[in-house]
Amino acid sequence: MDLLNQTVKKIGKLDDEIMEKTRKRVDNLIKPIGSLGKLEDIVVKLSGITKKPFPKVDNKAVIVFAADHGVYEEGVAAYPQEVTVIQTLNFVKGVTGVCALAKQARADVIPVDIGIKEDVKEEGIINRKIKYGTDNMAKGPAMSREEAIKSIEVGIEIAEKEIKKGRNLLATGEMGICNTTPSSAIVSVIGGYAPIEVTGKGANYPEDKLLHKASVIKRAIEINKPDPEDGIDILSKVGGLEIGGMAGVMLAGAANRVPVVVDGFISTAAALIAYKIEPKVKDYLIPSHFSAEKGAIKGSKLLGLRPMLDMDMRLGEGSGAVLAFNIVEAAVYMNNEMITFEEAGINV
Ligand SMILES: Cc1cc2ncn([C@H]3O[C@H](COP(=O)(O)O)[C@@H](O)[C@H]3O)c2cc1C
Ligand SMILES: O=C(O)c1cccnc1
Repeated sequence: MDLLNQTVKKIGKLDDEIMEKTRKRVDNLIKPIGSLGKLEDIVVKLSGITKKPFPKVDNKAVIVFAADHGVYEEGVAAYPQEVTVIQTLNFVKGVTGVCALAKQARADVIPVDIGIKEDVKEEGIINRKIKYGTDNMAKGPAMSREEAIKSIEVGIEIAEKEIKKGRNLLATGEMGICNTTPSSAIVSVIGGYAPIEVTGKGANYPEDKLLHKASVIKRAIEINKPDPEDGIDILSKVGGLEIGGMAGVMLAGAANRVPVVVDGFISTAAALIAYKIEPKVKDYLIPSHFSAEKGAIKGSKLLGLRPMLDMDMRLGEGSGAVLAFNIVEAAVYMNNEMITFEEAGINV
């Protein structure tokens, strides 16, 4: 708890003064004001986060947390649970969706076992297993409050290690068969939505069984009664270990003034947990894409952040976040490479 408390305490406000200066310069770049749209907003935000007029994003990594879920036994996922471990091993081989897109974006993929249900001994996978998967949230809490805090602290520790190594742009990713179920539960609790309104097909769960998936989520919420105002309570009762890890990365990014790109639906659920713990964290987050998962738009609205890409993506793993790295980097190039009207000798 000490690490979490210290981290939360360190989270400050964006630097308004530098943001104003950056906005002024961006407005004066040789283009009609506002014509580079969201690229302009991104670089202004980056300057407020980093306190630098010319922020850099040349050292990028996506931290991918893998964990299993006890609620799998309720029949809420289409794919076998073994895919979690197989895919985590594939992160090391560099052959998954996020790996391919990270290669293109010149970013590193950092896989972390935070709760896979079996032992995974493989060089390249950071072993920070808290337990062998969560407990079945439809029968009781997914984990204890202590374990929930630990999962966030694992995320903080790993992010801080990367930041110390010089990372200046982080992203969150995850792998955990069945994790759209706890993610929908989180959005339902925080937004006050009926589970069916925010329950989608995840990794191709059959449409005609969605009522069952939503009813399991409903039962989990009724049994556990998570407090909608207490992020740690929600995480422990209806969350997941990888969701806690990702929330930790976001809090650590904010505490150390490093931007964090938030991937799709599951990362957004983690962002909501971080936001409930410390609302200021939101200013340090850059959402990547509108996930096609039902509930994703509601989740983003609750967070109050609008993703930049609309690509019909619904993979998770951090795939959309590393794709968005390219756009964030483009915003930095705009800021670095363009001249102002003044520098061009034009008076307007
Ligand atoms: C091969 C494969 C690769 C994946 N990579 C990410 N996910 C995504 O799907 C899972 C969530 O969907 P659900 O809740 O329906 O199980 C998570 O592991 C998420 O990262 C995958 C799923 C599969 C099957
Ligand atoms: O957007 C996501 O994160 C997502 C959506 C469906 C399945 N897995 C992940």
